[in-house]
Amino acid sequence: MSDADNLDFSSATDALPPELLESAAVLHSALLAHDLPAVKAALADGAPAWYQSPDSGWGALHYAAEWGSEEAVRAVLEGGGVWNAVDNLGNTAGDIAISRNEEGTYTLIRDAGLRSELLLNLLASHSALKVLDPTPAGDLESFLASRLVYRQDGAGQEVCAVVVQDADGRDVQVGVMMGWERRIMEETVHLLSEAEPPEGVDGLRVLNVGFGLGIIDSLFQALSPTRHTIIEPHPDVLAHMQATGWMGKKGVEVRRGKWQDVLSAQGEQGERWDVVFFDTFSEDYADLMEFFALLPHILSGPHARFSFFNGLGATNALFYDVSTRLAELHLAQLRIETEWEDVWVEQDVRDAWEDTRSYFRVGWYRLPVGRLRAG
Ligand SMILES: C[S@@+](CC[C@H](N)C(=O)[O-])C[C@H]1O[C@@H](n2cnc3c(N)ncnc32)[C@H](O)[C@@H]1O
Repeated sequence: MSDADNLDFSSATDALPPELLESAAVLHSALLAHDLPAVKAALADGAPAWYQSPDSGWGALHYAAEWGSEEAVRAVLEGGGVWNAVDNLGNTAGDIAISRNEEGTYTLIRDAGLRSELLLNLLASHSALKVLDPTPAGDLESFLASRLVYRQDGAGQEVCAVVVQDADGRDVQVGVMMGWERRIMEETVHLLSEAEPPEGVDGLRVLNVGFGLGIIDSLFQALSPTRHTIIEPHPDVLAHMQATGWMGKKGVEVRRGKWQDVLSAQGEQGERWDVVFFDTFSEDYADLMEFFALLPHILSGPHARFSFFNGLGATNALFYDVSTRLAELHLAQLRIETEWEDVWVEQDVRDAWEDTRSYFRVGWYRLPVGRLRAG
């Protein structure tokens, strides 16, 4: 038995201000009485959703799970309920939901856990989704200051690459964009092409963030958009766009700069697009989340469609799963529903790398298509 096993928290509980204990009791009673308005009122009054009764160890989330009300569980979680608090018998609110066979309340609690765990990981920089890489492959400023190479590899694959140093100090090329992704881009455009502008607006308005090889932009052009905006900051990519005729293309508007700068310059009543695609380089999950937060302000409405290159964590099936699920949860918080389509890329990635570092090692690509929930 460790010292921690001998700790007695009752004195600490006794030391809590009596008003706090009283409001916790009001909250617990409202949950026991299955009185949702009273639960919400207690939480709004500042009742401590985290508080656990010393005799049972039950907190508000245990009571909400025992009740089996999804609304109550949601309210308690939003009010600060602790998803992983254990009672005096070692049970969490999630265990209670499972024992009652309540999938809805269980999922709410599990998802709160997933969000909080992964956020903690991100903040603590221990996450598999956090890029801790000071080279141009993991640091935007260093990427923007690096020279890029446009070339064809031995198998005739188009490559746009940046040179980075590996752990042994040797130069290695990392693909910024590679031809093997063409099938993914084709399927993405196919699914995004179901987007429609709002009533009264003629023609499709497309926003693509990150030009790379211009594969997706060429495919977007085939949809004959009335406005086709491309955001791109890298001088070598911009020079390549100039050389390949993109700067003067009718209806195409190239915004030079990082999306962080270009899009933050537009105010509340800013521009909207019917199709938005996001595929940058050297950015991590925190950047992606920051971009997600802009979506409600730049998508034109429920008939607009959004996708992003879903490649974070794709060197490992578990990380890829977690990253995909996490993105879905974060988008749902922004009232964006995501549908996923699997694109099999095993064959495409097997022979793709030659002398470049591989960045996609799972055999399937989970293609997201997001839409704003109506209302
Ligand atoms: C993977 S490539 C895009 C490939 C493109 N989807 C295609 O079909 O060819 C990534 C591009 O994003 C650009 N990029 C990187 N960081 C960016 C940022 N913060 N804002 C806008 N573009 C960025 C890079 O310079 C690069 O051109």
